[in-house]
Amino acid sequence: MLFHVRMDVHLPHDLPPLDAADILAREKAYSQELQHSGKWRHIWRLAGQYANYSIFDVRDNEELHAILSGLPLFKFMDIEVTPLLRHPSSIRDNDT
Ligand SMILES: O=C(O)CC1=CCC(=O)O1
Repeated sequence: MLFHVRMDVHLPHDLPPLDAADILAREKAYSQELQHSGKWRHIWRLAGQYANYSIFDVRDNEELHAILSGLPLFKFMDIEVTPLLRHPSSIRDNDT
């Protein structure tokens, strides 16, 4: 199943810089491992915002929830999830 996910990051201003660096490094490693696995298909930065649009390709809602709640930045994020399905007019075969 494909999901469009918007993540808005709100790091607390009083987070010590070393803690912030550690959590961001863990977030990057977690995300890149999932990208290599094919479950996190795309990630884009939203210009001018500390936010991203991502596409996940996972088995079901439960797997998506497990992945998102495992994000090191999870407690500092607002996350919006939209399930996707193939559009009947799509000319692409790999939209599922
Ligand atoms: O910077 C972000 O948008 C938050 C994030 C998610 C995965 C990652 O590496 O950073």
